[in-house]
Amino acid sequence: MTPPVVLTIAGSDSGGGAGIQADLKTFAALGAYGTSVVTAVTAQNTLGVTAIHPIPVDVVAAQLEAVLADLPVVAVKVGMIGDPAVGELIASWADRLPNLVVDPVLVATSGARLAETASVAPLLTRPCVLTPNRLEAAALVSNPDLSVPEMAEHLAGLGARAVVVTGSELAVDVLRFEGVTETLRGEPVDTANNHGSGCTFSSAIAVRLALGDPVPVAVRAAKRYVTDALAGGREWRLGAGPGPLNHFAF
Ligand SMILES: Nc1ncnc2c1ncn2[C@@H]1O[C@H](COP(=O)(O)OP(=O)(O)OP(=O)(O)O)[C@@H](O)[C@H]1O
Ligand SMILES: Cc1ncc(COP(=O)(O)O)c(N)n1
Repeated sequence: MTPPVVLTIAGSDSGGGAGIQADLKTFAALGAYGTSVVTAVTAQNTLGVTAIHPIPVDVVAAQLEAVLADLPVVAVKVGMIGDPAVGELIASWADRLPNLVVDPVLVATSGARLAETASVAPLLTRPCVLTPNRLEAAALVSNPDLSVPEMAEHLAGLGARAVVVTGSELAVDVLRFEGVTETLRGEPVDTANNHGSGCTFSSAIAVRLALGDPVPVAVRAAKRYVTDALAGGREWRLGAGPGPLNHFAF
């Protein structure tokens, strides 16, 4: 059977743990055909990021046009956006990007700054599933004093289809959907190998939406998938820093 086509618009992680590489592995593991628009090339490994090269906005636009002109994309995940002009570009295409999931990547787990809030801002008012972690949510609402449920509610009020703030505590996320706030408690995995967990989570949501799940079902399925991938990579020794997940563990 022909698989559903899912698109990632994100940065490349040369170490293979996060970004485009994590997204494509997630798509493949969950049964989707992956396509990709590269927004930035990062020189990165498990220890950190040593260089970032944003792709010029016209080259990002050309990739997007090439994919959408030919392939029947049914869901789109957006990750690192290295340039505010690319954020504007994606926002201007948002009406043609079905089942849009936006992971507003700002800072890598290693601490490196990957993008500015200004790059993500144009997408916050679009009908997407927004998946910031707690720190990204605080940066986007510019009010660190709000509780996680308050941040989720605030962000949802800007126009998102749903908001999932991840990591309110270990393995605990907060979902805001159709005016209701829910706490999603996962199974905590004791692991140092968590590089790319956010990318994997948002990509898994996109695949599940592509397969026809309603948002809350897609989010729960993605959470289970990330838990399995974290658990499956617990014993891996890949790199001297926080290692990647095992996307094919289940
Ligand atoms: N050790 C863990 N055990 C179980 N679940 C986890 C663990 N760490 C993260 N998760 C889950 O993984 C998913 C991704 O969230 P996380 O907060 O790790 O993203 P992030 O990497 O900080 O996000 P981003 O890529 O946007 O920077 C969430 O569902 C979170 O609860
Ligand atoms: C290209 C790219 N995109 C996203 C992330 C975030 O992933 P993480 O928060 O796990 O470091 C990253 N490190 N690199």
